[in-house]
Amino acid sequence: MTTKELVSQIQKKKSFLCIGLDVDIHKIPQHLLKEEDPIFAFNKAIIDATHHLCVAYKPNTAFYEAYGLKGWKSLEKTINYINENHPEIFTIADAKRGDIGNTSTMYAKAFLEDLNFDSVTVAPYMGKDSVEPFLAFNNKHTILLALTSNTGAFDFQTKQVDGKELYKQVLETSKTWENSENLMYVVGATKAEYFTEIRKIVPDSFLLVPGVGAQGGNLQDVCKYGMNEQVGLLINSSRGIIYASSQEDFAQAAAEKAKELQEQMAVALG
Ligand SMILES: O=c1ccn([C@@H]2O[C@H](COP(=O)(O)O)[C@@H](O)[C@H]2O)c(=O)[nH]1
Repeated sequence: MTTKELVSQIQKKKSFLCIGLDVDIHKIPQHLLKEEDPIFAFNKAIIDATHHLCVAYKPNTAFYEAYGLKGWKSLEKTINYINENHPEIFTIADAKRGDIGNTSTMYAKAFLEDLNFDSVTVAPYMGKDSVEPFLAFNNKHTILLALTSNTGAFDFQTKQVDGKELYKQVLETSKTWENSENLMYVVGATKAEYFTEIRKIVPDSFLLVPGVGAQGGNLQDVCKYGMNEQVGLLINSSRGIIYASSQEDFAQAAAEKAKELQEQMAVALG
């Protein structure tokens, strides 16, 4: 998907909501456990109830890999269901990959070609040759971890390297890589006070912003300091939406939570 198509979907739906499909079998409603594929059944119900309120879905692959082959099949069914029924929706494989070049090429093929996600999250730590294989895919996006939402972000990401915080080095250096127009960045909603500085370095890039909801990030602050002319934000909430109810009404309850966020986004869009 092109950035232009993503922006047009945001304007049409008055939403820049990304729903995280982080499915824990112990948290889904009991009645789904009798289904042949409970994880896919859960996702399908959530997608059917929320697709008009969000512009992106982000399965975190850990929640599928944890169940082995069965989990990978649930992930494949989920991405195929979205691509077949809602091709306008931006899809993110939150896999946080990155390795030496030839291995990164294989990761990129797995998520961007075989599973056909629009984007994949990548760790910047191994540098240029570990990220460029992902960037080589046309109309696909590499979402680089810049400043993450967890407290451990302060262990390295905000430390000074050559007189500048490491996350700033990541943003600046990555802009020099081949096909850097295919980059987006992860910035945690819990770090709203950093958005002004981040926008000075990457004024036009899309930022994937996890941490609203269960992690306590503030949507209004992120919009105030992080929004650019093209909106430039995809705000993710996973547990706060998909586990709104553990009863038979779970999909309806998820839609209500998603609607609350979408309505706040519509106000921010003006
Ligand atoms: O900095 C980061 C990067 C990724 N995540 C992921 O986003 C979701 C957040 O889930 P919630 O339930 O809304 O807290 C999850 O998949 C994380 O692994 C992040 O939180 N922070």
